Amino acid sequence: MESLTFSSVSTRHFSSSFPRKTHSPTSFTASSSPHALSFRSSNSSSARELWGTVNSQRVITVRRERRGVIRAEMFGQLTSGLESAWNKLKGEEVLTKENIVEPMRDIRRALLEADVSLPVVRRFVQAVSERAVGVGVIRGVKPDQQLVKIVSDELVKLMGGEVSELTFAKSSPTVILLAGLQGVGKTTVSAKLALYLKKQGKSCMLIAGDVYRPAAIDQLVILGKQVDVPVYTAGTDVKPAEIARQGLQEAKKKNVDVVVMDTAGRLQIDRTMMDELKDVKRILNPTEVLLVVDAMTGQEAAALVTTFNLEIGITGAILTKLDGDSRGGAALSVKEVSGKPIKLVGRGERMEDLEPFYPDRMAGRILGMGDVLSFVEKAQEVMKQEDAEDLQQKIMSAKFDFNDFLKQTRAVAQMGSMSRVLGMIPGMGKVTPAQIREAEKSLQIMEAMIEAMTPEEREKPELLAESPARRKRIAQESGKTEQQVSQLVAQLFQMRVRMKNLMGVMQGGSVPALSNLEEAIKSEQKAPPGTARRKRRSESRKQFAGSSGRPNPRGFGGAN
Ligand SMILES: Nc1nc2c(ncn2[C@@H]2O[C@H](COP(=O)(O)OP(=O)(O)OP(=O)(O)O)[C@@H](O)[C@H]2O)c(=O)[nH]1
Repeated sequence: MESLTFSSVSTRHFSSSFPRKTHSPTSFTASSSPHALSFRSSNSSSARELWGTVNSQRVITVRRERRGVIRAEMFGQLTSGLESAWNKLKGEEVLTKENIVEPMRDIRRALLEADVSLPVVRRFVQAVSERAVGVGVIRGVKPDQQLVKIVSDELVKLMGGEVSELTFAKSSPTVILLAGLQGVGKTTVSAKLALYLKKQGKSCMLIAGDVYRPAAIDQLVILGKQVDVPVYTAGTDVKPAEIARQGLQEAKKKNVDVVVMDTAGRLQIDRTMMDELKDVKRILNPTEVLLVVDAMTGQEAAALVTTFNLEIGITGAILTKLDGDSRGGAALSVKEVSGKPIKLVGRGERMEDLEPFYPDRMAGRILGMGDVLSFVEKAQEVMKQEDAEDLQQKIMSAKFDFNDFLKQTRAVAQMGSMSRVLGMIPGMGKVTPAQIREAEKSLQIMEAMIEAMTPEEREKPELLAESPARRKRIAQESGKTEQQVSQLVAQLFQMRVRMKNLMGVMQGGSVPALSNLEEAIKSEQKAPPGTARRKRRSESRKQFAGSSGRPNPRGFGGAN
């Protein structure tokens, strides 16, 4: 038996007892990563304060903490290795060539420890570094969050980007040929796959082609019964290619949609095995040839996919035992090394434990930061840099008007329900659903009033400040009270002052960085009681006085 020379393929992970009557289940090792995410909660006054800021500037952030509820589900070691990279960026304002050196070193180390192949790691680190340095500042997003997003995008790319669906033949039956080394889970996968396809409404038939391990045929028959799918068997004395021919004939007779053929595994890749597989492939002319690989073999799985592809030509891989103690190397290397996608993954011993391989979900699981990712995406979507710059100009020149107010309000609506947005903001932990409903209601009220304004009034809130008649008309048209209209106008002026104060605290830079804003908010909160608020109030009055020519100590609720 001539062995193929492929040095990195070994079988040290497989049991060598043959035939194997029973299969020892892979021990499930739950991720013990201590790293988890939670949102910091703070007192409700700071929550309200922050909501005020969000209301006016849509400045949102998410803060990760090491204790909490959302736990990285798998690849715990990789997850925590990457986490140390983000931690190195705490306190930084922007990503620079200099400050990403250390985090990139951590990322490189984490990937190598996860058994990702070196060339893949090198390419990955280079791609992330280039993007990190070139990335602009997105308002409200911190450098560590930005790096998480970049790493996530690159991980998704590395794993093939899109989910790679199974291909079906134009005319039935679609034939799926399974191959792989011994003990990787082929027989189990055959039955799992039949169940998976059955759930998609396809009729299936299994062909038992593992003639070297008699127990494999029995095993497939039992599993076939379990998932209620017929199994074609021809014993162990018939050559696999002949079994394939007979089985296919039977499937055509039965008019089944999909035929799945299980084949024998070997302890190592050998010429006989490959030749036998080639024969089977020639007879079946399969739509899919899927190599079943064990996730625990790390980058060796990727090498194996490459070898099988070169030897017999495969269409993709099925990665099994992802529920086990795998470090992630296989999931991350297969596509990049072999060019062939992982189509399905096995995540347990039950028949239901087979699912499509979603690169984005996998990246999310590795990073364990679904919330940060969705936050950054939303922030990117909503807070376009140009808008932010435009807004800043307006704030600095105190020209923030009702159009901006409306635009900002609608931007929040675009981000999804307010409860979701609030959920992403640290300090919002204590906001009750009732408060959220209240906030949503008041936004609707504001919108109604702004919609009743003329374009001129929206651009020049001073017109409303000066004219009770205009406020009365808006109240009537929007179905609100005059007091509500007055409050809205007052709020806009207060907002101008408040925003200007906050912007003043920030040092340079065309787009405000969130950390500065947060500091500014905090320092406002820390100021001795009364000072900041008094100052704000007096500035607000000054502004208002400037616009109307006379201060109104009674505010807008008063009869004027
Ligand atoms: N935890 C876990 N165990 C799995 C998974 N897939 C298969 N197994 C187990 O792995 C062992 C080997 O599975 P088999 O299906 O017999 O492997 P095989 O590739 O057909 O083995 P050979 O016929 O010897 O080549 C069994 O105990 C399965 O229950 C999985 O996704 N997760």
